[in-house]
Amino acid sequence: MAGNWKMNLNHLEAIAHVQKLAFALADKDYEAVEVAVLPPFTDLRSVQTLVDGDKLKIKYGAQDISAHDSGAYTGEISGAMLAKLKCTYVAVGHSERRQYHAETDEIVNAKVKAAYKHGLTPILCVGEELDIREAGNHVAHTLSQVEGGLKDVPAEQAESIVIAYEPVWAIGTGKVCGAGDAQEVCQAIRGKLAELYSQELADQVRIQYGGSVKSGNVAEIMAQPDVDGALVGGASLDADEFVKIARFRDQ
Ligand SMILES: O=C[C@H](O)COP(=O)(O)O
Repeated sequence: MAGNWKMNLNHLEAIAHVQKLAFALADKDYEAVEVAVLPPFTDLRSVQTLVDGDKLKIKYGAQDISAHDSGAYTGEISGAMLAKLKCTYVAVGHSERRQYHAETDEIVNAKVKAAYKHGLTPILCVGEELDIREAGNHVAHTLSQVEGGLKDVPAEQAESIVIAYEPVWAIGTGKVCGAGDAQEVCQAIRGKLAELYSQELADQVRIQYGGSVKSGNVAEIMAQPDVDGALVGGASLDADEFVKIARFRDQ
């Protein structure tokens, strides 16, 4: 269960938030579900210090990565910098990056490779806009983003990727993709991984669903055979709610 905070919570709020999560999750059930947070870049050092100092099992990562290693790229953050902060994950190709920062599949692919180069696990975000779904092209569109993001990525790297299926029309809108609809696309993503690599690799890759996930709908989504986790936006900003989502099995 990963919480993408997007552009919310400063570094002080981040500390309080992660402390609350860690306290609420620190019991025997905690290890049953891997919990990760993706704070803004400016929070990462504070989160790292807290996680290291208190030996928390919460994982963390960034919301984006530069395709470049270093140099004159004002405002960018490199994979080496994220690795130095001991990030585990980095989201790549989130629809908000594709929409507001014109990230193409080529750029997303370069970022996936940059993540692997620096030992980070990419969470490759894919998913269709509303008009594409209404035209019935959601599966083909999403699979082409999977293929584009993984172009020339070898199996020994791709086996650790996390893929987040996030239909754009369900992000932050309260419109949840039906569990069956989410399953349809997640199953197709697994099929595409089997085609690109092998069934064995496809079976071990974690596929998340994202888009208005809340404590009230997570159990139904997680019951789908090809949904292995969730990438949670808005609801991850409320620590109590995010804990309920991570504890979906208790429902
Ligand atoms: O990365 C998370 C997704 O964009 C979902 O956001 P949301 O839970 O606010 O709809």
